[in-house]
Amino acid sequence: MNSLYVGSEVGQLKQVIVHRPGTELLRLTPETKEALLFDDLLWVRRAQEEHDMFTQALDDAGAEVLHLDALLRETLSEPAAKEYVLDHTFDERVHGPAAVPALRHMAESMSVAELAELVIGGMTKRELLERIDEPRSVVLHSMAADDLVVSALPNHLFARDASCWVYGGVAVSSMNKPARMREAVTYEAIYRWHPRFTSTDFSRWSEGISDGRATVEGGDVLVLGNGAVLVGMSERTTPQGIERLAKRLFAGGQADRVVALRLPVARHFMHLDTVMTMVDEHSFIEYAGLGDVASYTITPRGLSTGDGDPELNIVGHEPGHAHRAIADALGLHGLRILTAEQDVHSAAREQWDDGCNALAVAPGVVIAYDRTPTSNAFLRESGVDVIEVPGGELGRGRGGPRCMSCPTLRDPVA
Ligand SMILES: NC(=[NH2+])NCCC[C@H](N)C(=O)O
Repeated sequence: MNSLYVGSEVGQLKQVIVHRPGTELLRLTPETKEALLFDDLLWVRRAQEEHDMFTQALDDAGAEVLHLDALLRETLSEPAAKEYVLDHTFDERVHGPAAVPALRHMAESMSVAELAELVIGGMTKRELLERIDEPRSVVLHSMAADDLVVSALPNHLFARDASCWVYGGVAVSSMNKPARMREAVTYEAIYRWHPRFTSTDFSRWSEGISDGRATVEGGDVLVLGNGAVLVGMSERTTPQGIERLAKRLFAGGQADRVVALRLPVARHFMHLDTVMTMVDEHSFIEYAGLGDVASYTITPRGLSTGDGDPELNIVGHEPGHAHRAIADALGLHGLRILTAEQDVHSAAREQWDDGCNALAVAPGVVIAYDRTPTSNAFLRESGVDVIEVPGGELGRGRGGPRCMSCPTLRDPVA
């Protein structure tokens, strides 16, 4: 097995990338939060403390925790990586041709730590002018002092979405929302140039340069195990993106069944993992309000995978047959679906607070927010070991423990 391999959704978690919230969260204001995909402003210091407890729980569970900002700093000391990141941070279509050379020049003279901070935390015009004289540019001239010249990436907190490891390879996501597109650049640079990744072999399921078409985000991708993958067709992940991912996985010979679930397109269902996550080899937490959804099973045409450019064999299932389709993909007689008994309003509130977004750290052991007590108590009654972490602040970004983690090494299940 490679040193980077995610063999399942629930096997022992061994290594994971996370991102501790920083300056980028301080860029959220009542005016900008919506475009930045947050429902509220976070109290950043408390969010950091909560995040530290989350990483402690991961460490206690036996996972090596890698920090995205440290990986980015280490990556940026490689000249080609720096060049790549600068090329994708400063763009004539965003900053205008008059400002780009001066902005690049400023960034080139920064230390790797400053540059990583610029890339994730962004920079206002006022901060820029502390470093250089204002270049003649219509774009800059027409900006107010506290406008962001370089936008911030507050959703890096949700490390899951911009890249996801599936068996022996990684898909850097083609992100759906403009506020998140540049997150893929961070991961692309890390996977291409960081010594931890260049020193080992892995496959690529997609390169993450997005124009908003054929998008796939990691929150929609569940590694079921034994060559099966479950993908949500959601607000963020398109059918085109799923077909492309299936082709790459089949061509790489690492998966031979993809089940796609058609989710309602709505903010609270933004990713599959907001309504459905796996807790052990045959059990899933599922939101009561999900209802019967249509599904598809995609397999490579012909018998073997790993043949260059496989064609797709697609079978559609009527609403109500999704569990059957997943069980078949897993080779099981049936699934255990865990849906807490609670009134409709309380179920909706706990789902909004990421009660369905648990992160398995081993079969039957999950990390969940403390703010969803009914869901957690129900999981415990069902025999699941629940490790609670505080989510009072973190939960306001609409992402839970699974969203905040990007596993890079996880055991398969038997
Ligand atoms: N895998 C997830 N459910 N991620 C949640 C991402 C939340 C983030 N604020 C967004 O709207 O994009």
